Amino acid sequence: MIELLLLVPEDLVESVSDALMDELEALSVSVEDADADTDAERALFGEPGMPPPSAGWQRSVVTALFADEDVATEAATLLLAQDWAQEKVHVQAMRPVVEQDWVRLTQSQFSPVEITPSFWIVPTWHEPPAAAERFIRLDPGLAFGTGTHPTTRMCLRWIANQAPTFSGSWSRVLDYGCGSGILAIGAALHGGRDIDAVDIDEAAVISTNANAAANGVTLKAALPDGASGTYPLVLANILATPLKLLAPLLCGHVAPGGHLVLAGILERQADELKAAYAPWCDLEVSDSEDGWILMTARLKP
Ligand SMILES: C[S@@+](CC[C@H](N)C(=O)[O-])C[C@H]1O[C@@H](n2cnc3c(N)ncnc32)[C@H](O)[C@@H]1O
Repeated sequence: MIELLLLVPEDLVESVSDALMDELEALSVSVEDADADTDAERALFGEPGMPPPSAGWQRSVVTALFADEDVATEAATLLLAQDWAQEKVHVQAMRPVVEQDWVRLTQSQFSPVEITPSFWIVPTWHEPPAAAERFIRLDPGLAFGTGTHPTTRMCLRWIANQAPTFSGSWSRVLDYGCGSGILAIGAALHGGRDIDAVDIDEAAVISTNANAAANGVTLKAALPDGASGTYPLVLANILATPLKLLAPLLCGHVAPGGHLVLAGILERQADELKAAYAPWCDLEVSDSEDGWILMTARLKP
């Protein structure tokens, strides 16, 4: 493909763009400030509540993409022959577009995520790191929970660190607000059994089932009424406000002596959460990362 770069004054940007797209066979057109990163650069946004100081840049670079050089040359010739464009629109460059593997480029932005030195989240296009004794295969997708958020990482770290002592008792696990199912899968990889993963979002339920299958993990994904009875381990990474509302429900699902693990809480929200859960348990801050905290409690046996 060939890109044609034109230098265009503010009042002609729309006409030039329209002509390129509608009549001159451009495949796409983009507009950038020709004076970007110079003293002449002009901001196009106004103060809050105020209109922008101008609708466009003083001079723009209009870049049009063409299938081949012949079409691009003809487009430039025809455009510059228009009386309204003559002397005002100038060709800045015409050059081939370097072929890029966009899928590979996007994928390269997502690397394996370390939870502990031996527990990792690994996209399908990466080999697991040599030190990974356990890993979750997960690609960025529609549902929240690819391991890139501190709240998810803290929950998984808690699971990995507590598993050597407690996973023998994780005979049932509830992941409430499962998103991609990442916490449920993490619990399964650390010895959790009979796992229910629930979410209000149907897409999360579908995603959890797919991710569990891809990781060779058995679990039951469902809408919230799929949670039933009590569990020695209840995980919920939602947000402070729903977590406060859900306090009676979540605590009702924790078995005597069981663990409650809550995330999605900011440091300044610790006291509100403690108060909301006080009728059932004593929540403590057990981890923090980037202003987010993990709060956990063990219910009385
Ligand atoms: C922050 S994401 C967490 C996803 C995943 N568990 C993780 O740790 O990365 C929160 C999830 O909770 C779900 N959610 C929000 N409110 C909920 C509620 N009241 N009941 C069940 N799920 C809820 C959302 O749809 C979303 O998938």
